[in-house]
Order: sequence, then structure tokens, then C-alpha cells
Amino acid sequence: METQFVDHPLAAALLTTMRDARSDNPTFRSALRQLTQMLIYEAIRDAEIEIFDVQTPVATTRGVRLANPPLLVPVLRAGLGMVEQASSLIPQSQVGFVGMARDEQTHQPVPYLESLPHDLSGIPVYVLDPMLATGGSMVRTIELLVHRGATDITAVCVVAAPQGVAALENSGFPVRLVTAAVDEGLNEDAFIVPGLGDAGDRQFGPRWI
Ligand SMILES: O=P(O)(O)OC[C@H]1O[C@H](OP(=O)(O)OP(=O)(O)O)[C@H](O)[C@@H]1O
Ligand SMILES: O=c1cc[nH]c(=O)[nH]1
Ligand SMILES: [Mg+2]
Repeated sequence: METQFVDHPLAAALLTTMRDARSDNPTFRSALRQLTQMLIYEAIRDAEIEIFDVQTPVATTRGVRLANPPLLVPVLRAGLGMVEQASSLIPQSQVGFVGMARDEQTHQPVPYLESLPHDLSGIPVYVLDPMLATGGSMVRTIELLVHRGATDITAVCVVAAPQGVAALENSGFPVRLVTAAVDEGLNEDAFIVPGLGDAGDRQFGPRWI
């Protein structure tokens, strides 16, 4: 599986703000929004383009647009903090939603929302979720997408654990990963170490289900 690191001093500084336990909810959300811009910018670098003529005030020249605008899929809740920036960078994109809550005892993902187009064949899909820990939530989300015909899937994350990267690799699904960091591992609660804590809680407060 292809893994692309966004290795840039500005991305590292934003990730540091997100890791810092002293960052409050608005500070965390703002750093996530800005970092998402960098992740998406890199993730879309090799996207297919279409050439067309554009008329400047002076002459006709070569214009460029995305040949195949993607579907963005934030994984609720934490991925919600990434979707606004991603869709403003790619205004032609559409958005689908998946809701997934990890059971705190078993660490297994529990899907609670699936709002996606029926047919995803031929559509590049960008799954937005800041955390790839055990990988269970991402693999489950990708299963839903593949079931609808998706064959070109990019997982866009902020922090990944090696276990999550391995789970994506071993899934055999057509996915590549774009991330700002791969951390040391997981603790006994399956939290990423050093990580940044619970990315949903750090944006929105405690989860109620
Ligand atoms: O790789 P995994 O071990 O599956 O863990 C990662 C998942 O955990 C977090 O969501 P969480 O279940 O905490 O829900 P939330 O976004 O509502 O807080 C995170 O946003 C991922 O979806
Ligand atoms: O470290 C982790 C692991 C799962 N979910 C999170 O939000 N953080
Ligand atoms: Mg959470």
C-alpha cells in the first residue's frame, strides 16, 4: 500500500498544536482545519486533470481542472472537522457521511450512519478521519465504500499507528494512505501513543453514545 507523508515544518507545527494537551477545543479545531488543507493539497497532487481553453483578458491559454472530482467522506464525529476545508479546496467535490463509534471496551467500530451515493464506481473517494489507531474504523468504512463499487480510495489521516497502517495493508482493499505522522504504537486502551488523545472529544467534547 502506498503511504504518503506530509512532511513540512508548517504541518509539523500544526500537529504539535493538536498534540498539546493544553490546546482547548477551538484551538484544536483550528489547527485541524489548517492541517487538513495541507493533507488534501498533497493527497490530490497526482489527480487526473483535464485541459481546456481559457480566455484571459489578453489571450487564450491552457486551463486546467480536475477530470474526476472526488467524493469526500468524513467519518463522524472526528472527520467532520476536516470536511469544510477539504470541500473548499475542491469545490467540485461531493460529500457523503459515515458515522462510526468505537466501542470503548472491545475497541471494535460500531457503524451508526451511512449516507453515501449508491454507485461509487469510477469516483475517487477521500475518507477523512484524523485518527487511524487499530484501523478497525477505517477498514469498516472502506468496506462500505467497496460494497458500493469504489475502487480508488484515499484515507486522509493526521496521525496513524503502525497497527492501523498494517490493518489497511492487510485488508487487500484498493486504498492508499496520506498522513502527517505514524506514531509509536497503541496503549492498553487502543489509543495512539503519543497521539493527541480522542480527536472527537478534543473538537466537540465527550461523546454521548
Ligand atoms: O482505528 P480505530 O481503532 O478504529 O480508531 C480510530 C477511530 O476512533 C475515533 O473515533 P471514535 O470512535 O472515538 O468516535 P468519535 O469520532 O465520535 O469520537 C477516530 O476518529 C476513528 O474513527
Ligand atoms: O488515539 C486515538 C485512538 C482512537 N481514537 C482517537 O480519537 N484517538
Ligand atoms: Mg472519539
